[in-house]
Amino acid sequence: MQCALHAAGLCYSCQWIDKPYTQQLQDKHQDLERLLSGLPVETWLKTVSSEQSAFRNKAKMVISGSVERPVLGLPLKDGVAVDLCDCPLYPPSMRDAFPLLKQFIQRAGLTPYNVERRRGELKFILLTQSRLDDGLMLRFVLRSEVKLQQLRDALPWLQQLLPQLRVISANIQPIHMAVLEGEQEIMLTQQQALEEHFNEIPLFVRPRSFFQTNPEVAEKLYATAQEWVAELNIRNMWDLFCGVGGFGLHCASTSKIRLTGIEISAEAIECAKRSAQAIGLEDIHFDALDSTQFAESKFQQDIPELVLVNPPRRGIGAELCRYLSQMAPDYIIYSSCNPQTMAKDIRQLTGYRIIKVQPFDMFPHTAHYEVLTLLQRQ
Ligand SMILES: C[S@@+](CC[C@H](N)C(=O)[O-])C[C@H]1O[C@@H](n2cnc3c(N)ncnc32)[C@H](O)[C@@H]1O
Ligand code: SF4
Repeated sequence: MQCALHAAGLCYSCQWIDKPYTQQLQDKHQDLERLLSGLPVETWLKTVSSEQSAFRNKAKMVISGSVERPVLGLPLKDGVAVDLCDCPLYPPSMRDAFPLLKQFIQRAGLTPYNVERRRGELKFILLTQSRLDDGLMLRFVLRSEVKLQQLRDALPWLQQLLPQLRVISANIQPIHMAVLEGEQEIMLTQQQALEEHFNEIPLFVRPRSFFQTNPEVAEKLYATAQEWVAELNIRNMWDLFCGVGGFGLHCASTSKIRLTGIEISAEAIECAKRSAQAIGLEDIHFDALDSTQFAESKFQQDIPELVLVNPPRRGIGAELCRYLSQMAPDYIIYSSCNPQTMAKDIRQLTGYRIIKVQPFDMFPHTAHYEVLTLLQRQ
């Protein structure tokens, strides 16, 4: 893929952009073979490829420059601001929105936050797009509420020019640098969740809930898990780290399964419950809890036949591995965006063998990828 910003030496986020795409896929496969070396794998499935451009549904833009000439892009480096509005990873419909967002910043007088001087208000803009109807969720990360009224007053202008804006919010992040988002989210529209459909399953995304960033590949990932689970002929499963419920809802919509979904974010759990209701699923329980604590509380009672886990990059960790090994469900499905921690966890899941494994190229032009692995109790 060609990227003018990379060619000009302005953005190096895609480390593998100069590598032919087929080579990228081969390298990811080899990396996974290396990570799982010594563990017998019954079946290796071919890597699911991605579109090479316009595949991302989410933009995280750092705001720099001035209120008259805002820049949406990378953090300032040596005083230089790099604008990513023409990044080819975003679909044209998202790229069309960026110039209007710049005009909005000018109209609303949202001074970009200057990290060095610790002055200004607007830190980030986060834009998420649904493929359902090109609907958009827009979040402004502000240092404080000082400019909130100005932002509210200027919003009707933006909503008129971008009628596909469904959800708008302001996140207040008073801490200098540190994490991207703060604790306080102020909704600026009545609609609080963006609706997306994967394989005809309705999913809802709220400002602070995790959502997959490559919808085409994520749709294939969920469909594959759905197929694998249907073949297992099981009656009950847990979906741990379930987010807005993508995996569990897919599995329960085609197989008659009693599903328990566990996720730390209460907002994401609200979304998952809404989807279950929209599909008309009944034997489904979603709860906002820590996955390890949940597994611990259920220890030796109500053991499901399948536990599906899809943790953050840190993996499920030694403690949950220990509980799962002791609980010994018939099957474990591990979906991971960090194969290194997945391989480490699998080595700690004693008494299981790998039935099949499949990489999904969720993050083209980088060394990252997603993996789906089915384990069976020996
Ligand atoms: C990689 S995301 C996967 C989400 C979901 N399975 C999906 O397909 O979109 C990991 C999820 O784990 C959640 N999480 C993080 N720590 C957790 C914990 N200790 N217990 C339960 N969920 C947690 C995050 O909020 C996030 O939604
Ligand atoms: S993130 Fe976008 S702008 Fe940066 S290298 Fe990748 S494709 Fe180019």
